[in-house]
Amino acid sequence: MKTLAPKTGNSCFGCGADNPLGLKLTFHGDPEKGTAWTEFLPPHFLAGGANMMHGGFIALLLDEVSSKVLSMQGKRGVTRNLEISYQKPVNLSGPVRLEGSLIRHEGRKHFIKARILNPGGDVLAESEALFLVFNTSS
Ligand SMILES: CCCCCCCCCCCCCCCC(=O)SCCNC(=O)CCNC(=O)[C@H](O)C(C)(C)COP(=O)(O)OP(=O)(O)OC[C@H]1O[C@@H](n2cnc3c(N)ncnc32)[C@H](O)[C@@H]1OP(=O)(O)O
Repeated sequence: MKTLAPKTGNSCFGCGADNPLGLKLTFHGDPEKGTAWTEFLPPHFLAGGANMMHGGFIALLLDEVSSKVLSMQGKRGVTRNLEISYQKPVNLSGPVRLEGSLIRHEGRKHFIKARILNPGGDVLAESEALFLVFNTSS
């Protein structure tokens, strides 16, 4: 098990320590299994309407936890493709859990699935992403 905490000098909106507007998320995961996860209480500025999270921020969170699957393994890459299924509203009055896992990789192409769950375990949104990794030789 590995933990990635926000670092000084990183201004990433999701996980950096140096973005004043950022979420400063800490992630946990298993590099050997290719997994990453975190839990947090979404701030209300992620709202779209009513008490629901904006769909663009849902995409951001799925992208973020997907990228952390790679970070856990010491890999650096960027999102080439992100396909999202919005299944239920992400309510802003309670905590959410983000989970990501590696499906497979073919050289630099890494296919990663991710999801957002509520405390009851309901899947609120799911994604499948293609990341292109820059520092892998396999
Ligand atoms: C040098 C150091 C750099 C370090 C860098 C680190 C930066 C660490 C930032 C981290 C940040 C993290 C935060 C969260 C993750 C973001 O949010 S990253 C930000 C959002 N993403 C971006 O801005 C990426 C923008 N896109 C690009 O720069 C370029 O498209 C890429 C990703 C570098 C790829 O360009 P390319 O090398 O020309 O590759 P391309 O031909 O487009 O496609 C690659 C392959 O995918 C395949 N493909 C495309 N779509 C699909 C699909 N839907 N299904 C299957 N295959 C597909 C293609 O067929 C192709 O296959 P091959 O021909 O290689 O076999």
